[in-house]
Amino acid sequence: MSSKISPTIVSQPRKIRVGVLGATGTVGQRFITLLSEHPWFVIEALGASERSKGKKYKDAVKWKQTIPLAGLGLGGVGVEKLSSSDLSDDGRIADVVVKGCTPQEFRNCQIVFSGLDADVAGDIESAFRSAEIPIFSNAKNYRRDPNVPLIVPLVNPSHLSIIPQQRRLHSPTLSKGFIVTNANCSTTGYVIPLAALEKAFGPIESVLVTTMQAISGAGYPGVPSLDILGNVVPYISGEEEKIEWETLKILGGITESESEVDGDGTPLKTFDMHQAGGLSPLRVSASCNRVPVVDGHMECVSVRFHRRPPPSPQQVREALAAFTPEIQSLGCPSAPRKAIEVFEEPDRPQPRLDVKGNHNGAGVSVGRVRQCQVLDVKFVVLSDNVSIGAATSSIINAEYAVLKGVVS
Ligand SMILES: NC(=O)C1=CN([C@@H]2O[C@H](COP(=O)(O)OP(=O)(O)OC[C@H]3O[C@@H](n4cnc5c(N)ncnc54)[C@H](OP(=O)(O)O)[C@@H]3O)[C@@H](O)[C@H]2O)C=CC1
Ligand SMILES: N[C@@H](CC(=O)OP(=O)(O)O)C(=O)O
Repeated sequence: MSSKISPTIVSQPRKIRVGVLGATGTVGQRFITLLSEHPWFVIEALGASERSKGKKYKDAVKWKQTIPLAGLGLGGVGVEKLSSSDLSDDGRIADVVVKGCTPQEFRNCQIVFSGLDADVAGDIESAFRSAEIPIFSNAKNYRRDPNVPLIVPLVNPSHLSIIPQQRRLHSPTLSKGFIVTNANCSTTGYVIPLAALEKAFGPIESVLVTTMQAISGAGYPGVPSLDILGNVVPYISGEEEKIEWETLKILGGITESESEVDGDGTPLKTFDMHQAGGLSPLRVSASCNRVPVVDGHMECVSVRFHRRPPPSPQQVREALAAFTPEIQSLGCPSAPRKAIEVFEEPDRPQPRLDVKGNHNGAGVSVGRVRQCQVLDVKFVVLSDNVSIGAATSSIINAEYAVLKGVVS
């Protein structure tokens, strides 16, 4: 049986206090720009390393966003203040004093987003979960944990249903804390059209993907200019392996059973994540390259379907353009208006022209859909690695969790 999470829909979300860990980094800065105009979420606390702790945000950060930092507020622009003493939402992010990354310093947050370096994310995020603070993380540390959902919001938000089991296994007394992760940025970009194709045409048998990844994917200051200017680096450590296994978890499902009982003998629902493809698993081969582009991961994708005969390129184009994920119908405020923008021009999408085109990087762009002489069809997909590939995904995941009553 495939599982669904609680049918609870919160119709009128109130102001929700949020924090950002790793707020000074590449992903952290994108969180700040998105949250500063968020209708429900209000920034309550920012955290980073000892280097930044105690400084005003404007003094700790090397601001690299195109929007000036000075004008950014704390968010919560769509709901009324709860009371006059509520949250300093007339404040400016620039003046917020950066904290250390301890649960104590974020105790007033109902949700915490993490853009932490993976070297430190593991212990910090676990401590927040134990302290009953829900974490929506970009780091890779917990993606493989079978009880931690790995969510691309346009594809598998229903995997949130594993959260009660995650809490139970982490600590029998845990009632609010949990960890949700998003995927690697390259996985995120190409798994969205794959999900659209599976929805329209059934299971995919095999995929070849070759990435051209932007420098911003490596954080700040990232790849040395002498390595990347006028060059292509045909290796990104760990990236190909991540794309190959993350795809299977994201496109896989969750099986629900009642095989255990609690102390009172009441049956407990248990969940088991299974990989895409079941007995004949989806086969994925990835080749990853770093290219001299600032923002936007481009990926060339070839697909073979189980279904014979396979769909035509025109049917594929139509299915991609028609793809409507649940986050859109549910009304997540940061959901893109169009999940997949399909280009007809033979030379689009391009990172410089199109990376922000689809709803400020919240959706992806696909072009060059055509027949593949080896597999069935091939196309190119462009995604904003720092938006839908990172911060935007976390924020939509949190919006979905709020609307489903998973976060209160
Ligand atoms: N960039 C991208 O496109 C994507 C990144 N990710 C993942 O998101 C995470 C953040 O990436 P990115 O923003 O690029 O990285 P950056 O290197 O740009 O930023 C890292 C952040 O972590 C903080 N930090 C470092 N060490 C510590 C510490 N000991 N304690 C507390 N905070 C610390 C830094 O604070 P300070 O400034 O004080 O040093 C900074 O805020 C990583 O796990 C990355 O793998 C995921 C998908 C895409
Ligand atoms: N490795 C990706 C970004 C990243 O940080 O990925 P992950 O979160 O899977 O470690 C890139 O360089 O473009």
